[in-house]
Amino acid sequence: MRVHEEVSDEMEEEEAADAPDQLAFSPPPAAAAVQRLVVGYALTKKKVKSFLQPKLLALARKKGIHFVSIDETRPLPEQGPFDIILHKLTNKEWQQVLEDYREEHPEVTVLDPPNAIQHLHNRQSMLQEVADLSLSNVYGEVCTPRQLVIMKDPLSIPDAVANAGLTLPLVAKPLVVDGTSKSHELSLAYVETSLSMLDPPLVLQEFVNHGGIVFKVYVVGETIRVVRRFSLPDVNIYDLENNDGIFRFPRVSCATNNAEDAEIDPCIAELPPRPLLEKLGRELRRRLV
Ligand SMILES: Nc1ncnc2c1ncn2[C@@H]1O[C@H](COP(=O)(O)OP(=O)(O)OP(=O)(O)O)[C@@H](O)[C@H]1O
Ligand SMILES: O=P(O)(O)O[C@H]1[C@H](O)[C@@H](O)[C@H](OP(=O)(O)O)[C@@H](OP(=O)(O)O)[C@H]1O
Repeated sequence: MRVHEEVSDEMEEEEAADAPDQLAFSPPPAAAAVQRLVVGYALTKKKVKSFLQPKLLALARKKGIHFVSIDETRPLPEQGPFDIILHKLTNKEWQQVLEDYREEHPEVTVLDPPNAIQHLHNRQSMLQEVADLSLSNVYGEVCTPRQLVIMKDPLSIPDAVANAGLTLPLVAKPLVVDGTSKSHELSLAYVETSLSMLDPPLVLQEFVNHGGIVFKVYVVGETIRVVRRFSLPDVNIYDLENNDGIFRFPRVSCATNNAEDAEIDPCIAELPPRPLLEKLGRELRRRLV
């Protein structure tokens, strides 16, 4: 297993060609010249734009990988044959189509099987999944923030927070994760009176100071890649005494917030320990395949 310590968001094509193990679908070198791999994709327009960029398509073509758009309105078996199906659509009809297709075509790799990733479409079950990994105290302290789910009434939030004993400030995130911009929007609430301005269904999490830096860990098959991004800055006494209302943050740690080359305090900038990343990769694979 290789852990990439760095960290550009767009791999240079030449660099990528020199590192074939970074492409999860690369056929072995000996077969690359003859083997043709067909990847059917069912993605939103937004995702096609962000993911299927000319650079990736050109690199894939060189390696004999062909991306074919799947038309959701037509029967899937008519559109193959595929070697791999790549999808990120969350509607129930599509998920059923895909599960039926998997049963009929076990030889086709579906990334990701809808049943295996169901719990990732909801931030409550997503966090539970991480808590269940039981990584705490294995490689230093690994914790998940305390959180509370609010389904409906915003006016009930202050009492619910008090009853659960959550400490402000709180981060509010939409409960449902469906790929829309709204589902990535984060809010920060410093005072109890602002809580009823939030918009359920949502999860409320205690804000955890983390030095304004986050590590994103991408796992594809045997490959683990870590990137360092800027994040929400630590909350200090001044913020606590002076901030009220709701602060909204779209796409906090997105690709444009790359922190690779930033000068950062070494104890914050340090990568998570390699054994932890490997355990994380192994566990995620085991649970999501
Ligand atoms: N409880 C928390 N305390 C402090 N900061 C947090 C907390 N939860 C999230 N953040 C910050 O907000 C950012 C986005 O949060 P989160 O990863 O939950 O949203 P997301 O929309 O799922 O992100 P992505 O765009 O990676 O899918 C994180 O990178 C982290 O920096
Ligand atoms: O670019 P990184 O930092 O890897 O963050 C990604 C998120 O992890 C994905 O969840 C986003 O995809 P969805 O919006 O389909 O959830 C994805 O959205 P995008 O495909 O619109 O860029 C990114 O926000």
